[in-house]
Amino acid sequence: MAIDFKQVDFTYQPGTPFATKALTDINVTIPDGSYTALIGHTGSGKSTLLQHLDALLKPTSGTVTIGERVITPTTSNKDLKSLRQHVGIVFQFPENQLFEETVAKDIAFGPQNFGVSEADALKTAAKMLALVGLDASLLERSPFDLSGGQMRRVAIAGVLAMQPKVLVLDEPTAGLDPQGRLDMMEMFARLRHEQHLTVVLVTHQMDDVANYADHVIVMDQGRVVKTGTPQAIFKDPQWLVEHQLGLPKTTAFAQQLMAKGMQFDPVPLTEDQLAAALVQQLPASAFGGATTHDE
Ligand SMILES: Nc1ncnc2c1ncn2[C@@H]1O[C@H](COP(=O)(O)OP(=O)(O)OP(=O)(O)O)[C@@H](O)[C@H]1O
Repeated sequence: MAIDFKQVDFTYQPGTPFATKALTDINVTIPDGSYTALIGHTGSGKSTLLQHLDALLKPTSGTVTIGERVITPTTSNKDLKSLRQHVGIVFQFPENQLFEETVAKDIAFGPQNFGVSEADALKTAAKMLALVGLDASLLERSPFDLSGGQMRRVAIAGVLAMQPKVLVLDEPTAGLDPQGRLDMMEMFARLRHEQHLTVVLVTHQMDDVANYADHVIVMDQGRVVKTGTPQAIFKDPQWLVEHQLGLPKTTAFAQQLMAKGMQFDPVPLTEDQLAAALVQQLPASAFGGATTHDE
């Protein structure tokens, strides 16, 4: 499902002395089926834009079209329920929102709230638990007895139980160790394909942008300052510095090699791309394949 912003402005507490303009003239599309990364330094407007993706916030002016629904400043809050079913948002530290006495009930809560019978919702819960890679034996456990990583997966299963078309992830790996982060990112990549999701990832991790996204939106001071593929976004290190953004680790390393005379075109973004580019450039002797003088 595509989401389209047209001339969107957003001001917090408008008309008061505390008014803060957080979005200015946003014209951007999140393409259907894309894995879109939303990046920008702190305070650039990412969270504000994210809350427009399921009309938690409505534009102060302009329109947001979410699938078939057009959200304007005057859209009533009443009939937004079905829209919210289609756009699942995993907020930062989603495990903090768990509250039911069992894992099964927690995951089933959303569908039941939308009128699904308890029996059907519990069946869905079991399916969703498997989808996030957890064992069925956890269904009757208290979510509060689980590890932090397991709790986060249960919370994500609760979002997936609504069978959203768009999955929005706000810094989903914050607080996880490196292996936990990798496992979580791989899980989202798998879910995207299995569930045919459009994914929107808000992140400060440029490696995740390079490894997973196919479309990037860069924000600065409430405006979208660039959109494009990761390749296009990361090809200008100077521009990124000016917008207080970094490079993926692999790209930074490739830049160092380029400073010493190596050439890459395109500049690699991922370890796989760097390895492939190096294999092409290094002499065969570097791989132990050299013929020796004794032969
Ligand atoms: N509830 C609020 N009330 C008033 N101003 C707010 C509110 N939330 C955010 N802002 C302001 O809106 C602007 C954009 O903030 P936003 O949280 O959207 O940025 P962000 O890019 O998500 O930042 P971060 O990376 O730190 O999460 C900032 O100037 C911020 O201070």
